[in-house]
Amino acid sequence: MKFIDKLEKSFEETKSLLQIGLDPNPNLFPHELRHKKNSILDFCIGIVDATAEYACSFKPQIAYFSANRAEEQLEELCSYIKNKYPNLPIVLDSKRGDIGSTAENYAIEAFERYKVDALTVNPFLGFDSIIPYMEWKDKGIIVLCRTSNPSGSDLQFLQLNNGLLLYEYIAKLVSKEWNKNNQFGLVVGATYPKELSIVRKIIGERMPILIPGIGFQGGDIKSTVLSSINQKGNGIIINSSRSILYASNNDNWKESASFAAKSLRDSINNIINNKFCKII
Ligand SMILES: O=c1ccn([C@@H]2O[C@H](COP(=O)(O)O)[C@@H](O)[C@H]2O)c(=O)[nH]1
Repeated sequence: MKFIDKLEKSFEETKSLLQIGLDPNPNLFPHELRHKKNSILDFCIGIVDATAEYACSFKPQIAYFSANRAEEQLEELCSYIKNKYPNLPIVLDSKRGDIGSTAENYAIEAFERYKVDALTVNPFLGFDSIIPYMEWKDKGIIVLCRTSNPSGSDLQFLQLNNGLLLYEYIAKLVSKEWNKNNQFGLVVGATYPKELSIVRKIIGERMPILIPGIGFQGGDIKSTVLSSINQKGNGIIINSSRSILYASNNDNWKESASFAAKSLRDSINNIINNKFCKII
């Protein structure tokens, strides 16, 4: 099944637009897991099981695993999610971007080693750096467009000769030229609701937008949802990582993560229900 179909099925079945970000930082782990072998895997599995019922997707961020020499734990985690929650797409946040021959290996890493449904990529090297991911026709490719960090504006707000800002041009290029096989999505930060609505207008109804920046980065949930949602009341994947993962580091860490995920999922759905006067 293609990534876009799996994602839309997940929106329908889970009634959730919330993606749980898996950014395991051992320094913030609950005491029971500190200094234990495979604690990254145990922590992530604890979070996955505690939050899966409120999620439409999971997003492991690869740097947290490789920095801790825990790539094998990431492999096991992806396989665990795939087996236990086969309908929830996994997006590997790897932000890859390199020449084609290297990109081929990044694609093998994501789609053969970790067997994820989609990955994030950086468009800076242009189309030939993206082609190797497109060979995997069922997989999703989510392109950085307007990132959530303040310095994203340094480059993404540069005005081009055609009058567009760089992030607008990326949205246009990806949606109108690269997306022939419906494989693409875009990353736009919750910290920029005005840009979210501009991007939604450029890309049309179906292309998904992955939205980080809710929680620790201070993005506002209401303006995020209202500026980016499509006419069906979905089309967005709202990511939150630290606010859910580290809701508590006491004995109740799983219950706290579960509560934080449920609260965020409910807040998102309430905004959608008020807009459309229905349950999504
Ligand atoms: O523009 C971007 C692109 C990716 N991210 C990633 O999302 C999560 C956000 O974590 P929080 O703890 O919810 O702030 C993290 O993995 C980032 O690498 C982003 O924040 N902004």
